[in-house]
Amino acid sequence: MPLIESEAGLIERLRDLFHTSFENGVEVGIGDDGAVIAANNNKLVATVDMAVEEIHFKREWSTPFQIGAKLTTANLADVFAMGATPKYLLVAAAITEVNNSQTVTDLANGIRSVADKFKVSVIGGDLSKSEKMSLSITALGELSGKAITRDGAKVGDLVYLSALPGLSAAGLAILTRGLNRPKYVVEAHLNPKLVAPNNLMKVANSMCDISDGLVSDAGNIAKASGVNIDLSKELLQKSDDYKDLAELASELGEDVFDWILTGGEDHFFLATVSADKASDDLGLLVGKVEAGSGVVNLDGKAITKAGYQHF
Ligand SMILES: Nc1ncnc2c1ncn2[C@@H]1O[C@H](COP(=O)(O)OP(=O)(O)O)[C@@H](O)[C@H]1O
Ligand SMILES: Cc1ncc(C[n+]2csc(CCOP(=O)(O)OP(=O)(O)O)c2C)c(N)n1
Ligand SMILES: [Mg+2]
Repeated sequence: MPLIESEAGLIERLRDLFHTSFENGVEVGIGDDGAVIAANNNKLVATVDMAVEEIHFKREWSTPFQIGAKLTTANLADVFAMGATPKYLLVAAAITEVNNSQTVTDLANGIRSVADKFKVSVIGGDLSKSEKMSLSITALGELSGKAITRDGAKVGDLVYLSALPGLSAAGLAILTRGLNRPKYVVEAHLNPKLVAPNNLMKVANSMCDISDGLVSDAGNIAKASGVNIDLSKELLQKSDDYKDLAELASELGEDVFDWILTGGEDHFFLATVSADKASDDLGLLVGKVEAGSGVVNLDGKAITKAGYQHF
């Protein structure tokens, strides 16, 4: 593989790397001015996410493979959070010229490592040279039923999480200290695993993925639905992951509830579900929906901590 390749060469490479055997209704894929996909009667969900060097990742911590995989995870999580099935991706990448063919190859393989699991096809994108790396992925997904929006939470609903958040924030705290263990939290930060919320999607009245932190994302549902969400410390502590995370936080002199409540990027799912649909198969029961005006409480008291904010 050449160290530096022309734009046309890179696109040819991407065409090969993203060539997939999935049927998926792609009539024109990579290589023309636009992609053509066969429409059917389903509604489409569209979402875009970007990852910018130094803001979302550091090159010394993450390989291009991991950067591609993580953004794909974030992006597909948004499609699942709407109750849809992801189908197509458009990938825009800005990279430096250094080793550009290797970088593009690794990014593409990282994207495919997640996309392939969900039978999602990359149908196009864009390339640019840049001083710092940035990546933007647009996902299109199909809705077979009704979209699960943030405004559907009802007073009396139970609040479920697909898993305990905070692992990614713990990993970031470890990396920031120049450490690389425990491995499971570093992995959670650099290479989060996406699990489709199949059971929650069937019953949720409202749902979102946790990208900016539990309080912030629960707050989005609470505000959109015109309710309060009351989280329970005791229920959050019941999760299998809690004990190890709490030990790690105390070793580092951090508050484990800072990680759980405000750490972002786990891409787990938060959903509210009618009480008559309660089931252990839905994940962790962590709270309930109460009458109110958009506040997130912990054991009845307002949480003052905020989640991740770009500005
Ligand atoms: N630059 C933008 N232009 C238009 N819409 C935007 C822009 N940035 C964010 N949005 C919209 O604002 C809403 C919330 O965005 P965001 O907080 O990034 O959601 P998420 O955490 O799901 O990625 C979404 O509907 C998103 O499409
Ligand atoms: C170098 C570095 N510093 C800080 C973070 C933490 N961080 C960056 S963005 C973010 C929140 C999620 O990103 P955003 O672009 O807001 O995702 P979205 O809500 O749009 O899905 C977090 C927790 C990181 N991942 N890497
Ligand atoms: Mg966003």
